[in-house]
Amino acid sequence: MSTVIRNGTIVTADLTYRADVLVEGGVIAAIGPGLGGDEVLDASGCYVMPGGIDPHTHLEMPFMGTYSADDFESGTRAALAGGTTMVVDFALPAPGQGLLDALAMWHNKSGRASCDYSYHMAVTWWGEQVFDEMAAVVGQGITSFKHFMAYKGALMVNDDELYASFRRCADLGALAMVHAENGDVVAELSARLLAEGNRGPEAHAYSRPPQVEGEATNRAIMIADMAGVPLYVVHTSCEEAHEAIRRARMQGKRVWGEPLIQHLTLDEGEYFHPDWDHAARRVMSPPFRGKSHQDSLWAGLQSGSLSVVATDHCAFTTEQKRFGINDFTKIPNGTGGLEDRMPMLWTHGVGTGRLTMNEFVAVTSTNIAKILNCYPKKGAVLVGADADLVVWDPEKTKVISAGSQQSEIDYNVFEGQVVKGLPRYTMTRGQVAVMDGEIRTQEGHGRFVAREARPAVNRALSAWKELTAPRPVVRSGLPASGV
Ligand SMILES: NC(=O)NCCC(=O)O
Ligand SMILES: [Zn+2]
Ligand SMILES: [Zn+2]
Repeated sequence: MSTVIRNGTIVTADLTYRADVLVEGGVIAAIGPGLGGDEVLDASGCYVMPGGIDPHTHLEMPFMGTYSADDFESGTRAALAGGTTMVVDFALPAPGQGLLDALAMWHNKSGRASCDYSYHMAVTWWGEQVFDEMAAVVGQGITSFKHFMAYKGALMVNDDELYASFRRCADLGALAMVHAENGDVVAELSARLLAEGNRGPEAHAYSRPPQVEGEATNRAIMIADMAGVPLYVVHTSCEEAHEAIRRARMQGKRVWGEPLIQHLTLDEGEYFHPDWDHAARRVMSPPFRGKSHQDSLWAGLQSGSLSVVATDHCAFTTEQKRFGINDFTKIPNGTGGLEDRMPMLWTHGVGTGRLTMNEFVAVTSTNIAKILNCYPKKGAVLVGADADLVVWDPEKTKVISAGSQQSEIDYNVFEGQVVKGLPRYTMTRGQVAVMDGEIRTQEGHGRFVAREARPAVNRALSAWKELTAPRPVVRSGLPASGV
């Protein structure tokens, strides 16, 4: 059975043109004028774009004594409803647990996914087993390793572990990733705030000022540079971190920054809300920031110093948030956004003139497909690419509301926001999962996307490291060791 998307305008990261798209066997079979197929989807007045890729989700994640509330079923349903056709989740070994063991657990959970998915592997502790199993993980198509520089006493790794793991990533041709906050300072500030009687959700923001993120981002960049590995900085939320990334990129370092849709559109004022639940529901790390930081993030997307917009979807119910009613450090960290990322970014980005449509496609899909080495299978409207497509209606509007969302949680941090620009159809490998507002997702349709190690950036960095490696000076009359 074939499907043709007719009368639309194709928008990719670099082109805008009118053409029909023929889909057969889950892939794009033809692009051109006047195409026919068994089923016709009318895209009049719409843009046909690569489906979104959210490279940062935590579905059914064990964290802070509980599990995030959206699993691979509800999470990918929410993704598809909002035009996202691939998610990349984090396989998270408990400290001391093997990577392969954690991977098996994640494969078990993701069997329920309605759209395609991949994983990053988290390095939450260091030892011979982790070193060895990193190679096996890469062999199974997971070529990105995430390190938490925060969450002291739980997921955090220290600088010696960071450097060792980054070196291993470099040797394996993998991507190093960091959650960049100085976990030691956050722990000190948190203890002091509690001692001084600052126990509410606003203290979460006080405990994680922009400096802790700026410092850690710069440190990770320098360690990655010494290790010779490309670096991806997740949830870049402030100018201090952006500045470190911007400077590194201008110096030729291979570093990418990922702002979240939450940080782009919501600010720290949320934590001062008189309703405890309202404020706690927005507790995440890093916290929401002030307007000047938001301006910096938008400027980064416009200028190319920031590359990808994600969600860090890690949704907890109000009941779960109340674990921290008397102690902000016990509020599970995380917010939702999978369903809202694309409409919110379109509304606040393309709708305001901050982003072009092509830049929108770049930062929601194509850039990350390239960074994660799954382009053009994903992130492209090209013959042979997976038919992961969104037919985007720029005139369609809605008011975001928890009452009508796909996520399992009982609130939405964007509640009441009016968005203009929504999917008319979302297609996942040829299956129409959203049909003009009707959700037709198929649990289990999603497939794991394996990725190859050693993309071009890693090869280039390795070549440079080899060329500039320290070599002993050979002195006449002395052995080569120089002694
Ligand atoms: N971001 C957050 O607060 N929760 C999810 C885990 C993480 O990414 O740090
Ligand atoms: Zn994080
Ligand atoms: Zn995260």
